[in-house]
Amino acid sequence: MRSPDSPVLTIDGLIKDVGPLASLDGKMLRVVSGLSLVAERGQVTALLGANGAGKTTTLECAQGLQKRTDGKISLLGEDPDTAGAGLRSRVGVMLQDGGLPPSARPIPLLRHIAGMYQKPMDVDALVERLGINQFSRTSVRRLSGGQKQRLALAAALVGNPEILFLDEPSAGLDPQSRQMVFDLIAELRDAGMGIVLTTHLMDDAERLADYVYIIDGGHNVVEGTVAELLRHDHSAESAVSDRTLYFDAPAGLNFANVLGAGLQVTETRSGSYTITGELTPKDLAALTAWWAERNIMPASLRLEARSLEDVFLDISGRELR
Ligand SMILES: Nc1ncnc2c1ncn2[C@@H]1O[C@H](COP(=O)(O)OP(=O)(O)OP(=O)(O)O)[C@@H](O)[C@H]1O
Repeated sequence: MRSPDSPVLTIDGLIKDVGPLASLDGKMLRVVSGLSLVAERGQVTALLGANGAGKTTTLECAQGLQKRTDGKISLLGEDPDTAGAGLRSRVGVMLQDGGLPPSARPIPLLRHIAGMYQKPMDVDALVERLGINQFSRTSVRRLSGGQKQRLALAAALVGNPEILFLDEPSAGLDPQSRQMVFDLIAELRDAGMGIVLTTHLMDDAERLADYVYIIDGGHNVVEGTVAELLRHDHSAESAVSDRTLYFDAPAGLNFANVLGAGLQVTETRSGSYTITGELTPKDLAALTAWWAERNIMPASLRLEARSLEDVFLDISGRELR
């Protein structure tokens, strides 16, 4: 676990059992088993995991919404299970289902929430920033999924929290809204807010996160900055290259003796090739020289860096949960 400079949240060996469950003959089910993490002020910390990995349960324990079975949690220096209202006023939470009153209209709702805080954000600026004006006359129950999500973010932010929890922040957002929300998150982070988010979308983590915890089966699997995770080869069984080369060319080409040992060429379908392994500039030069000698001009050519999605699949396996 990284050493904290200015932590907003520290979780140490969190255990959460639920039940007793009839489906388990009245036994308890351990859904989080020894998870630890640190989230810093002025950073976006992402919990990345497949469906059912334990992300929401972990955050709900951190927020004091669920009581933990064991382990230590410090949220802004306090234990969320025993802290009073003073702590809640310093914490912003955007839940997956929004949790907003269905008959409320957006702007009066935000003004009402702002009234409960000592130093709220400027409601008009937040409304403008998140495009809430466009649906200000619509009640919560009639808002689209993306509109509800933007309002839920505004509601979580209006109290001007020191730490903001976001559960799947881009769920239901169209590309424009997603960009708007991401820009706002980056700005808040730069202004010193500690942001903790859960996502199963690698792209969100890659674009937003300063530090990532990949979790599976309720415990930590790997952690690091996005760059660190991309550099590291987590797969024990198969070699994973930093880059993959894709190209379309005449079918049935034989690349024997053209490329270095350790590279794998696969013709994924007739005339579509994939090269994986430790690709070097020399390999690229040899390949293009070989094409030039035979007057082969590929119909398409693409070199792709390893993505966080590849790392995640290497770690948590490719089968569905
Ligand atoms: N009260 C409960 N009773 C039974 N099972 C539970 C309960 N709470 C959580 N679980 C199970 O624990 C696991 C972790 O759930 P959790 O919601 O934390 O996962 P998640 O990582 O947030 O998943 P998702 O990405 O689908 O939201 C899941 O398999 C879930 O079904």
